[in-house]
Amino acid sequence: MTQDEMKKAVAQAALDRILPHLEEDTILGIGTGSTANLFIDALAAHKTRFDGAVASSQASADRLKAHGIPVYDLNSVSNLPFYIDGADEFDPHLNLIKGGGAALTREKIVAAVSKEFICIVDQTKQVEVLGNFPLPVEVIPMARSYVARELVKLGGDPEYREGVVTDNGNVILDVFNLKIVDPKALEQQINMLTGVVTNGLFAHRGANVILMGTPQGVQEITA
Ligand SMILES: O=C[C@H](O)[C@H](O)[C@H](O)COP(=O)(O)O
Repeated sequence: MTQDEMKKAVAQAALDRILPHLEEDTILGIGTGSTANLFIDALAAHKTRFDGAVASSQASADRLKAHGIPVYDLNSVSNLPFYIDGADEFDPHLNLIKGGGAALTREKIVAAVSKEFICIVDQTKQVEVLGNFPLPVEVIPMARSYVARELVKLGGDPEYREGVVTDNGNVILDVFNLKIVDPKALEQQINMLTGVVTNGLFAHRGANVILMGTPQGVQEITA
């Protein structure tokens, strides 16, 4: 089974999980990336069964709208029963690294508002300890060099993601070689650096459930 087939299977599993809970006024939180895209495509066939979505990126908003699914501003929505999104890595405690697609800040905001975060991944994202995937940090452009020096003091090797501007007009530093022994502590420590908007550790608000695609089928993982 290819990685793409595993992603399709978890997208379908997430859809099957939420379909019985959809009401005509339901608004869904929708993430960003190749797995979230497959979820959006599968969701489109059921667009008459719910109200619309809040998207964690312009790219996802565009894709939802192309399918005819109404997209709401988060400021006009107070109740999101589900947030469905992928991840770059997850550990056994359902802590995540996200932001490979530079959407981490909006993803963290939509996840914060949502009741249940259903994370959809293929088995290549599973690790014992987070940190093989470089940790994305969204930074206000003028603070880039300062924040990079501070990240070196924390033991990481930050690299500027050339040519990438986030939906919020900021830049991304990818931090290599971090030893993430305490994801919650590191998430907080990096977010304390002046000029950091947020970092891609989802530990204070991790996933509620992981649906992981494997060649043998979709596994459900809870903490
Ligand atoms: O910024 C991007 C997001 O955090 C994605 O959810 C993450 O990179 C996983 O993307 P994909 O499903 O393409 O592996």
